[in-house]
Amino acid sequence: MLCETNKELDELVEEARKYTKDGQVADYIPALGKADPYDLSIAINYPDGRCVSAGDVQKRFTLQSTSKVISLALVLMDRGYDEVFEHVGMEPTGDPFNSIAKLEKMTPAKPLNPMINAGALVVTHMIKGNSVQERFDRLLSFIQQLANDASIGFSEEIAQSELETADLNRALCYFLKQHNRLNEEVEDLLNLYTKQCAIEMNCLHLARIGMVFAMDGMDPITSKQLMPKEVARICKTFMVTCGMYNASGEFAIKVGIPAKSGVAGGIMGAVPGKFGIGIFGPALDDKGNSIAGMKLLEMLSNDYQLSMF
Ligand SMILES: NC(=O)CC[C@H](N)C(=O)O
Repeated sequence: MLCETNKELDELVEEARKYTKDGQVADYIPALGKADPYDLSIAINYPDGRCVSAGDVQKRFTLQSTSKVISLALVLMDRGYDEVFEHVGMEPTGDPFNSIAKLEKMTPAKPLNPMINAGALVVTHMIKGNSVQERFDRLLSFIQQLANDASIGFSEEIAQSELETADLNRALCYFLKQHNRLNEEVEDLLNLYTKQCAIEMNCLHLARIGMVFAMDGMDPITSKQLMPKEVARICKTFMVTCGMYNASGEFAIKVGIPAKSGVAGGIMGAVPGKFGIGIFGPALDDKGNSIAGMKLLEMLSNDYQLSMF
């Protein structure tokens, strides 16, 4: 995809890049620890096909939790609203993304929302298909359509690195299985989930996907409705209430756009009716959000009045 550079955006990126020194790359998934903490890039994709970008936009990164919005969209299309929300709730937790604390207090056990790991694991469990491979292929193909690039794949190295160290997610799965939320082998689900999280792209792709959410599921460039408007609406609502983990409230006040982050440093933003944003900045703050990416969005939102509130 061709993308214009823009002096104002370049300046904002250089300003925000200063904050990278206050963050750290995630290394609880060992392979993510290799990222360069000073990286910062952004792309903005408009519905008329225009794109502006700044930073090293060709750098690839894995989706990690950013994938949770997309798996939710697929599962809502696969199974419908009632079935999905029978198994996962709609409320923010105020806890870290991998916390088990509130899950234990719910009777019956039901993850509070699809953006925390417990909820995302239940959502990934619901992806339809006859095998892990078929379910993964369906998700990947959906992501390729959203990003309009059939060459998107996943990082075997990062998927494997997470699979080997995912004992907290393993614990969440066993807890959920004990409470009849999962009825497949935990290792199969983790295999699928870690591949999902390891789907790899650059911020141009992420901006394009954000644009589809911003345009209510329609890709105006290809004129394809890639998901029903209602599905896009639900996903954007979760992005506002739970998309930035336990910093979602502060983010809503300071930035005010639907967004979803991942621990590899990606942030996908969807400015309703206007454009999609893709950011990559692997140095994270203590809640697991891209520290410079958050700052960059805050500056953009202030300068261009992007808040929807
Ligand atoms: N917050 C994240 O991006 C977490 C995703 C990561 N794969 C995990 O489950 O730990």
